[in-house]
Amino acid sequence: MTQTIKTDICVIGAGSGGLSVAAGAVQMGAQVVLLEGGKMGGDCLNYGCVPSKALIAAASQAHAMTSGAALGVAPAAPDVDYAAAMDHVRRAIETIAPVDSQERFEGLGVRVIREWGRFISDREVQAGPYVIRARRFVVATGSAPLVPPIPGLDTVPYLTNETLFDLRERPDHLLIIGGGPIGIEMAQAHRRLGCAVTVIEGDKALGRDDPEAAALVLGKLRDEGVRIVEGAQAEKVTGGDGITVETGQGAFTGSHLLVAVGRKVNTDGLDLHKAGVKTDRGVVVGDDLRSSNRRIYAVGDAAGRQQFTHVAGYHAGVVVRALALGLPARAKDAHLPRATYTDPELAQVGLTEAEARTEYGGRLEVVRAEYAENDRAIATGRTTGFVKVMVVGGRPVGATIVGAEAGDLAATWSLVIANKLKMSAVSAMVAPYPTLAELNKRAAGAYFSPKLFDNPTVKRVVGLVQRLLP
Ligand SMILES: Cc1cc2nc3c(=O)[nH]c(=O)nc-3n(C[C@H](O)[C@H](O)[C@H](O)COP(=O)(O)OP(=O)(O)OC[C@H]3O[C@@H](n4cnc5c(N)ncnc54)[C@H](O)[C@@H]3O)c2cc1C
Ligand SMILES: NC(=O)c1ccc[n+]([C@@H]2O[C@H](COP(=O)([O-])OP(=O)(O)OC[C@H]3O[C@@H](n4cnc5c(N)ncnc54)[C@H](O)[C@@H]3O)[C@@H](O)[C@H]2O)c1
Repeated sequence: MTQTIKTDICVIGAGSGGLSVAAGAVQMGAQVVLLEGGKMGGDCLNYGCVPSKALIAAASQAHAMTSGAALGVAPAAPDVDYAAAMDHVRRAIETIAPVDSQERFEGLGVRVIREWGRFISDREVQAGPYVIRARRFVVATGSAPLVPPIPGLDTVPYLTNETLFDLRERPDHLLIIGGGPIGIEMAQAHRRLGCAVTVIEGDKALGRDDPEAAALVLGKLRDEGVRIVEGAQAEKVTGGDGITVETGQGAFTGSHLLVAVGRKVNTDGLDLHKAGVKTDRGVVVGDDLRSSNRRIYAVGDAAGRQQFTHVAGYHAGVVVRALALGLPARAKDAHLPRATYTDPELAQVGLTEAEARTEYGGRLEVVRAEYAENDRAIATGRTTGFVKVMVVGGRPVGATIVGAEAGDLAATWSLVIANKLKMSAVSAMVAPYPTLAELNKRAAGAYFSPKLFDNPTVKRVVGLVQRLLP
């Protein structure tokens, strides 16, 4: 029998975005119903960030054993137990899972319903035996791996990020279709765990990133033995003795195939049309994250913008402000970071150099700092990489960082851009010596050095002051 529940807010999807909305809104005093048809924690915890970073950690451990010669530590062939590495992945998920669990959210006062939801009117969602009538809805249904209609793909046992981490036996030769963040992170991890790896990329690998930074990452992968074939659109897949992917650049055969060609927003089955919600790549929303039905918001991957856990969390903050307090709130993009956790890491905040040049033309100034000149990088043998900052009128509009801990270094530039601070704020900071964080200060210094040291006026003033000083 159908049971009707009336509530202030109904959140559909308990991934990074939905959980943050539910936790924020309930703790501010709203009544919240949270629907989850699959696993609590969504993609990031179960099939995305957490398992991938855990596997990358196992892979770096293996790599460290082979790469210490320059530091005086003789290389030793790692004895990789792939199943044990996957056990580590599983434990990482299990350790974090209680934070995202039904019990924790019920403890906060959220009514959690483990059913798939779908709209039945502009104010009602059906979830199993329940009809939820809410004053506001938040679509936080995330995304799923896009499986392209490549002829023959459905005839072979291909993997996606939803099944890769269930493997127990190490693939002999992992073919990966797609050279985006998923493909490239998993390519390096699997190579380091002892697999042969071929990446088949239809266009340019890491094609959204700064080309100079991407080239450093791809060069390192190639040096480690990953085969990366660019301009090779997968056209046909055949099974038999292994799996073969045919492309315009030739055919590639491996033992396993990972499909990593992007994401498809989870809107099928939501019956959004019954609520008057428009969709394209995702739910169509404005900067206020409201859809064409003003009662319905979308956050995270479902909002069809950048697809990262921290973006989902950021969206949640914007929406909670609007839902709980009725205050106007807008999602901005300028300060959002992203990082790809390869070695070297590749991080971006705001605009790339090419994007900034298109937007600001001759007003753009680009400054850099090199890892090779940073004392901590030299001492630890991690000298590959650079920090590049795009500056307009004394304020950064973007930063590209490639090198060790690039993701962590990027956070400073997000802070600076979010608060519209000037380069002087970064040069005023004092980073502990010796840290990689000094690279950010060095880049800010590079902005001021020519203005200070190559400036005839400054030289004249200093000369005068020196004559006047007692
Ligand atoms: C391999 C991989 C690695 C990644 N690594 C990183 C990383 O290092 N850093 C980073 O920032 N991002 C990373 N991401 C991206 C990140 O996982 C996503 O951006 C993030 O999970 C999006 O959160 P979300 O809440 O929008 O959606 P999700 O986490 O996907 O959650 C959506 C939830 O909604 C549920 N749901 C869907 N439809 C319904 C329905 N009709 N009714 C009820 N429930 C429903 C789903 O079951 C799911 O649990 C990675 C992604 C992948 C695939
Ligand atoms: N570190 C992180 O934060 C992280 C890690 C992994 C994933 N993610 C998120 O997940 C999203 C999806 O990642 P992704 O790597 O699957 O997608 P992507 O869209 O970033 O990259 C997919 C790549 O596949 C290529 N491609 C598409 N069709 C092809 C074909 N038929 N043959 C050969 N190549 C083809 C595309 O040219 C593209 O380079 C990312 O954009 C990101 O938002 C984030």
